[in-house]
Amino acid sequence: MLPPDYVPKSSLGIVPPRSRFLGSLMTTDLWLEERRETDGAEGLWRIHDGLYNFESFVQEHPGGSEWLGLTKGTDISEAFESHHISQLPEQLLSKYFVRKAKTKRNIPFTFEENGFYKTLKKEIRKTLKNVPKDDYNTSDMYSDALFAGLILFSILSVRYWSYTSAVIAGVILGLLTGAGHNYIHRKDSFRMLYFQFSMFQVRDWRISHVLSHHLYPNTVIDLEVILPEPFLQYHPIKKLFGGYYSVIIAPAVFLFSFHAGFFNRLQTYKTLKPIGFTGLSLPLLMYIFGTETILNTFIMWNVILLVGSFQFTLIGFNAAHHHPDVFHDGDTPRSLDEYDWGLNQLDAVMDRKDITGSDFLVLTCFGDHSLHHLFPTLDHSILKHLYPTMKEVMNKFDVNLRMVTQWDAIVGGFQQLLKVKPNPLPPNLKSKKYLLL
Ligand code: HEM
Repeated sequence: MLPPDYVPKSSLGIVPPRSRFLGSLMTTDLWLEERRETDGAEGLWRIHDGLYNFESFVQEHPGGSEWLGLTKGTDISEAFESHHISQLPEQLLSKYFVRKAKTKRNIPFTFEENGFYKTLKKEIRKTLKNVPKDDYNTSDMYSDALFAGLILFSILSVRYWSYTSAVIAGVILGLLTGAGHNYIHRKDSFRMLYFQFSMFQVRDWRISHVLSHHLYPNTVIDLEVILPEPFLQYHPIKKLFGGYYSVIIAPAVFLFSFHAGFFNRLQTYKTLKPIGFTGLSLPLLMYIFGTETILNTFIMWNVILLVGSFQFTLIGFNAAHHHPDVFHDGDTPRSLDEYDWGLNQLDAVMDRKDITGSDFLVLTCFGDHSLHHLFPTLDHSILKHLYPTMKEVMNKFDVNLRMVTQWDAIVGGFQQLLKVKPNPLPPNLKSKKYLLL
């Protein structure tokens, strides 16, 4: 929980959820509940300034029923725009239109027809027609291999009481969780369940990561910035002990984030479905095929979870978003009247040059992150084909993509934890300090 003086205010004019101060005690259910209060959707679904009733469409939605089921009563403009590349969803909208919204949107981002994002999307739509079909299988192949590796090394760890096997299984678990993230953004598939071996829940991540973080990165409503508070505070504001304690405890946060996710979930157990227990099949298999007692199996499973958590969270928190030159709410924004959503995404991200170029690292370590944010439903294995198109459109809009090394991203993440003064100037996407695309 954050004391009132330490709760960040939005330089974008976004009204935060009432319970923003709760930090790690905030839940995904509470976040959705409080979005319903700020979004002016009047119990329906809001897209820009229109209200729609998708009640009869929820079960037919080709991306699965969960997306519209979760978001009833909220503003889904950003989710709707970024989750569809074809024009079909837009053509369907008029069928469900009810009336105009009475209030202004709480979110300042725009999607003008000739703006950056819609122009880029039009071009990407054409580029996608030429993507080699075989590339679509690459992620599936890596993910399945990681899953097999996790099961194998987890069982070996209890069959031969081997910490080495447990550490290998843990590293694989961290990588598999990264790969599983590729699938939670898209329509339902069995591979999204790979994600649950971390004991995180797909449903929760679809809220905290897909519907919150991805659409509003680093703003006051980004749950991935809210949930680590007060342990890690990324906004540029007055911080408890100047933020120094965050730097010291960050490794512990990385180590325990899988466990923390599990305990946070216990607060909203009522929305937990049987599928939420997928992750428990790992200790069960370890017990059946191992030679250890229940207690020893439990201990070894926890070693695997801790290693996986450290690997996954260290990379996750230091992949792209936390660096003093990356936009965090509180910093001076590029614009308040006409802030294209796609440009906000570029302002709030940096990519890592040592990850880009490797299919495996891109899939498992949140690579090609800017493209992934802009088009989250595309498989990670095809993002590499989109760079030339993105570069062309970025040139037209006189912006670029900043690239750093993974090490610089980690150092930048720690510097951000100590940052108490907002940036007085908007992000410079063509800064010579960085390697540009
Ligand atoms: C919260 C809002 C929404 C989210 C997060 C969402 C998400 C998704 C996802 C993940 C897919 C599958 C994409 C893939 O894996 O290739 C999808 C497909 C689709 N969605 Fe949605 N959706 C939303 C709202 C809507 C609405 C309001 C409509 C129609 C009025 C709609 C119509 C479609 C259609 C037609 C497809 C099939 C693929 C296409 O033609 O683009 N969706 N959606």
